[in-house]
Amino acid sequence: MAFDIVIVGGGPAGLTAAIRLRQENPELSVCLLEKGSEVGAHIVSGAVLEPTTLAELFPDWKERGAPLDTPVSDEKLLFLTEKSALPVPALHLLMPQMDNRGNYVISLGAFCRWLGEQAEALGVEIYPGFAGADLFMEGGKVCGVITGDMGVNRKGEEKPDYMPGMILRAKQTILAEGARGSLSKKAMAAFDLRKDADPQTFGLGIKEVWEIPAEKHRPGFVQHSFGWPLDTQTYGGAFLYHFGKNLVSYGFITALDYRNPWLSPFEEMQRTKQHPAFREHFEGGRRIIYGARAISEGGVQSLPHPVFPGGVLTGDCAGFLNMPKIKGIHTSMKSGIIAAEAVVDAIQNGQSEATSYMERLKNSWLWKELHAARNIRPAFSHWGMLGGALYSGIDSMIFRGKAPWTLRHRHADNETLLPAEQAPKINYPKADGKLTFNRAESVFLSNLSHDEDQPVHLQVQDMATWKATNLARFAAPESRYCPAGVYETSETEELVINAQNCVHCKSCDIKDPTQNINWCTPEGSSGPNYPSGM
Ligand SMILES: Cc1cc2nc3c(=O)[nH]c(=O)nc-3n(C[C@H](O)[C@H](O)[C@H](O)COP(=O)(O)OP(=O)(O)OC[C@H]3O[C@@H](n4cnc5c(N)ncnc54)[C@H](O)[C@@H]3O)c2cc1C
Ligand code: SF4
Repeated sequence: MAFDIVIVGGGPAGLTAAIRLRQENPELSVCLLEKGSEVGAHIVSGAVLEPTTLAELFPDWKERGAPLDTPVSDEKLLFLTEKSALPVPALHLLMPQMDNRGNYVISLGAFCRWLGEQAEALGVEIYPGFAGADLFMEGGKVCGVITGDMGVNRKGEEKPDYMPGMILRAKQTILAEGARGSLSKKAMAAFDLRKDADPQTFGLGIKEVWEIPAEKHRPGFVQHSFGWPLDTQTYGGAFLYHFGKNLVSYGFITALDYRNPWLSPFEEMQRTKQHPAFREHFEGGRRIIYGARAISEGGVQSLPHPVFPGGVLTGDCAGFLNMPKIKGIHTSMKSGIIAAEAVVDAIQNGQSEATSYMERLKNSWLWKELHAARNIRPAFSHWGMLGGALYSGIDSMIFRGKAPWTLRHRHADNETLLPAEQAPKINYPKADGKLTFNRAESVFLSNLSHDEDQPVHLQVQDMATWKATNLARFAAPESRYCPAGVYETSETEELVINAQNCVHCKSCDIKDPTQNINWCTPEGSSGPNYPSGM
C-alpha cells in the first residue's frame, strides 16, 4: 500500500501531526498505525493538559466538544517526610513551571479518541491493531514501514490464520511512538541520530485511577509530592488529580537512573498511598484502572537529531517533554504540528529529508520552553534531591531559565545500578488489598489481551549474560522494576518471562544493565486495553 505519509503511533504527537497534515494539504494521503486495539487503548498519562497547542490546532476546540471538562481549581506541591507533609509556599513564584492555572485535568485516552475522530473526519486513514514492526528501507532511506506478521506461533511457525506483515510505502514516515519507541530506536541507530546528544534519561510512571465517594471529590484539585519514600539520590514523586465524575488519577514517577537495584518503583508507588497526605483521598473508594508507561525526561540536551532520510521523529520518542512541568502532551502535540508542516514542505519541494523541521523547531515557543527548563532535571542527578530543589528555585527565580550554562546528563539509565551487595535492601510493606495491592491484582485492571501462542516480544539476546550480570551482580533487578511482574527467577535460577502480562511501559528495554533485553512489537492489538478514564 502506498501513501504520501505514514505515521506510527496514535498518541498526542501522531494524531496532531495527522490532523495538521490534512489541514495543510487535504490532497495528501495520510495513514496512521496504532498498535493498541483502538486509539487510546495504550495511552497512560496523569494528565494535566496545558491547552496551548490544542488552541493552535483547533481554535474552536470547545465547540468541537474536546473532552476538557475539569479545569484545575486548586493545587499543592508537598515535600513529604514519612509522617508529615510540608507544602511548598508561594508555589507559583518559586516554581512557576508548576503553575497549573488555566490547565485542565483530562483523561488522555478520551482526548486521544477525540483527536482520532477529528483526524478521521479530515480524511486520515487510521489502522488500530497494527504495529509498525520494522522500517522499510530502500537505498539507504526510510520508504515506509512494515507491519507485524499475524498468526505466528511461539516457535515462529505459521498458524492457520497466518497473515504476513504489509509494506506501507510512504514518501515520508513520521515516528510518534512515545518514549523508547522500537522503530525510533532503529532509526536513531541506523542514521546515528544521537551522536551529538546527551544520553536520554527516562522515568517510569505507574498510575491508578480510583472512583471515590462524591462527597470527597474535589474536581480540579491537583497535588504533587517529592521527598519520602525515595532516598535523596533518586528523582521522582507522586501526583494526584481529581477529575471527571468522581475520579482520581493517582500515580508515581521514578527516574530510571536510580542506583539501588533493590528499589521497586511499583512498591514505592503503593506505599506512598499510605501517607496521610494521600491516604484520605482514597478512603471509601475503589481502584478501577492500572497502567504504566515510561516518559522521556532528558529535555533539550538529550534530543536526537529529529530528521533522517525519509522521515522525522516527534513527541516522546524524540524526547519533547518538559520534565519540570511534568508535561509532555502539549509539547508532543506542538512537535507534531511542526513536523507536519516541515514534511508538507519537503513533499511539495520533492525533498527526501524534511530539513526545515530542525529550524522550525528552533524558532518555535517549544524550543524556548524546553531550553528554559533544561537545567532542572540534571541538577537533581548532580546534587541529589535537596540540592536539585534548591538549584531549581534559583534557576527559576534568578536566572529564569537563561543561565549561561547547560548541565549535562552523564549516564544512560542502564549504567547507574550499584552491585546488589553494595546497596541497602528495602523492606516494603505487604499489600492490604484495600489501599495497596500486589502486581498480579494490579495488572488485572490493565485489561490485557495477549495471545500466549506468539513469539515472545521481550527478546533476551543472551541468557549467560543475564545470569552473570543481572542475577549474580544486581540480584535480578527486572523482577522489581517491571510494573507488571513479567520477569521472575525460577528456583533453578532461570529467567521466566510472562510476556502476556506486559503493559508496554518499555522500562526493561531502558534499564536492563547490559541492554540485553530488546522490546519488540507483539502482534497488533496485544497489550493493555485502558478504558476512557486513563
Ligand atoms: C504516568 C504519567 C503521567 C503523565 N502526566 C502528564 C501530565 O499530567 N501532563 C502532560 O502534559 N503529560 C504527562 N505525561 C506525559 C505525556 O503522557 C506524554 O508526554 C505524551 O503522551 C507523549 O505523547 P506521544 O504521542 O509522543 O506518545 P504516547 O502518548 O506514548 O503515544 C504513543 C502511541 O504510539 C503507539 N505506538 C508505539 N509504538 C508503536 C508501533 N511500533 N506501532 C504502532 N503503534 C505504536 C502507542 O501504543 C501509543 O498509543 C505523563 C506520562 C506518564 C507516563
Ligand atoms: S516487560 Fe518490560 S515493557 Fe513490559 S511491562 Fe515489564 S518492564 Fe514494561
